[in-house]
Amino acid sequence: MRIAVPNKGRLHEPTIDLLERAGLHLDNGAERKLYAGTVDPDVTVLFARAADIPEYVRDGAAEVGITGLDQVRESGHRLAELLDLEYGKCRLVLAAPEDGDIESVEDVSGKIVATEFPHIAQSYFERQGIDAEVVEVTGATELTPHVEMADAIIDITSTGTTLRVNRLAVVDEVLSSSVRLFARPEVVDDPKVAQLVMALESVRSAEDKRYLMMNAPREKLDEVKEVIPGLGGPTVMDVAGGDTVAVHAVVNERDVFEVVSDLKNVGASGILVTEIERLVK
Ligand SMILES: Nc1ncnc2c1ncn2[C@@H]1O[C@H](COP(=O)(O)OP(=O)(O)OP(=O)(O)O)[C@@H](O)[C@H]1O
Ligand SMILES: O=P(O)(O)OC[C@H]1O[C@H](OP(=O)(O)OP(=O)(O)O)[C@H](O)[C@@H]1O
Repeated sequence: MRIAVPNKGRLHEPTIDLLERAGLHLDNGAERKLYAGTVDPDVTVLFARAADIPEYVRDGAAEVGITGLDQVRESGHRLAELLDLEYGKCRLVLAAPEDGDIESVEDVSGKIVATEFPHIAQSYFERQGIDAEVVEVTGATELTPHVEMADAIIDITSTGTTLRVNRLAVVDEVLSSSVRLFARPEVVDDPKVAQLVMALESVRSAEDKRYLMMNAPREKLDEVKEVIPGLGGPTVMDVAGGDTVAVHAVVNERDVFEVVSDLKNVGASGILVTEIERLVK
């Protein structure tokens, strides 16, 4: 199986990191290469531009690809989405000068819209029944309304800083995007693809969880169990020859702060909190 991943840009590192955490260690790192082997002799990683990955997968150069939903939509290729990996989150928005007269999509009728995503823009305007002229640019889209190249833009926003410094306001959201695992429809039932989905999912599942270990007096066990909103209840083990038990549980990261002090209050001691690498449900 070949996995196409971004070769540079903001998606490169988090994607390599995710594969590594899933146990798919790359041979000799990911630096400056077109492809790399992994610990699994049947899995190769191909490095490609984020925008080219849908094409690689569609053409069969790779069975699966990891890239932004915006890129897949822009490619127009019908790929199967297997997992939302929930990073590279951004919105594709219609934006126009703050002090201009474009306040709704309807106001763009008969106007020029610059974008790096001409296919998405075109189908958005078709859906809305708006007759706008879409002009493709390859970067610095936010500049175009200021040099009278365009009246509005469709571009990526995340924190909103770029739009703000260019005095542009969001008129409408066109697409909400994040990084996803995509596959050619014909390979979705391939066991190797299923193995990859499970491995990546297990990393995602573990990210917001923590493993808790503690000792507790046996007579306090019910109170301890009440405090822990664990996944299917805690594991309880006898500590040799005493009235103490060892309790292990998986809890949501956001609950740890409160749970630890509640456990202490009901008599638990030696409480350890650790990260979990992978959680296969
Ligand atoms: N500001 C942002 N915040 C979050 N995600 C973003 C942001 N900008 C882009 N992305 C996501 O990252 C993807 C790749 O963008 P990035 O800017 O890293 O690559 P690129 O510059 O398009 O790559 P290349 O130079 O190869 O063309 C986008 O398609 C989008 O899904
Ligand atoms: O809302 P913000 O957090 O400001 O992010 C939005 C900006 O991020 C991306 O550009 P990037 O920084 O990747 O530059 P590039 O498109 O020139 O590569 C995108 O094209 C926007 O310009």
